Amino acid sequence: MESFGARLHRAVDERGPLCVGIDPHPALLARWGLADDVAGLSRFARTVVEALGDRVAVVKPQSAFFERFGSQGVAVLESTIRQLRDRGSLVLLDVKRGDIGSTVHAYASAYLDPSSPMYVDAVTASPFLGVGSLAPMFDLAAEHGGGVFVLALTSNPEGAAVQRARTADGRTVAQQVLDEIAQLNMGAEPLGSIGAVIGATVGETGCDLSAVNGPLLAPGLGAQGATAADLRVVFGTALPAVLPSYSREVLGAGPDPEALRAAADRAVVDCRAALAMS
Ligand SMILES: O=c1ccn([C@@H]2O[C@H](COP(=O)(O)O)[C@@H](O)[C@H]2O)c(=O)[nH]1
Repeated sequence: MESFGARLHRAVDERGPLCVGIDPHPALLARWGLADDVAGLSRFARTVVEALGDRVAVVKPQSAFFERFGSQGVAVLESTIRQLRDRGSLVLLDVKRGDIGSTVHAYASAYLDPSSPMYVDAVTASPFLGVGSLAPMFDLAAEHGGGVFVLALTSNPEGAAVQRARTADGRTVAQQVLDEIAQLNMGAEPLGSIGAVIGATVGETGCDLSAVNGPLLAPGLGAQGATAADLRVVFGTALPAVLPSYSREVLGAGPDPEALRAAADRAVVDCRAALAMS
């Protein structure tokens, strides 16, 4: 089984360094002329899949925007995941799960077991209960070629109070998370399968990213104010591992599929230029 890190490395080589989120905000549904209901959600997601599923390396459905419609919304999410997989983009489900280990085991089964209806290539996870509590996700990901992106320094301004706080040994919480990820990825080639989430908005991280050896997902571009040029300040010499992520900035170009493709292509050009600066 090829690892997620290897599959992601190839996808980025072939399609460019870009993750596009599917975040069907009510305001975006309205802007696209769609109703804020399950039919509107379904049309929105299908349009993004058809425009970008065979074009961008990674597509990241934001589970919350599907869950808000209950079981019917989750059914749309399941179908969106299947359609994306058929079109060849890697699917990163942004669901930020985390709990005690025995419950994380169930989350792992839900998203990283190929027999699950919600099976995806990778998920986002929260380390607030300790990175070690996510071990069932790491194990199942390793078994089936999946990936896990662990929150480290999030793009929202509130995150810093927790994530930049110092632990007993003087490291920041974020650095401790990154060090634990580095342990999990040690020796992996060309890239480990356990990623970190570091917002493009955070400025200088104060962290040593050199040993992570996994993908660094960078949300916060576009709607949250960061630009591709900011990636250099945030990631420094770790730029080659960065996977820039845009949602509203690209989605706002819809519903015309050509306009969505053009927006994604522009983002790839900007990000390639920014990442080449390393
Ligand atoms: O630190 C984080 C972690 C996750 N996100 C998610 O990414 C998208 C961002 O959407 P934009 O429209 O590009 O702002 C969204 O789904 C967030 O939940 C993040 O922003 N920051």
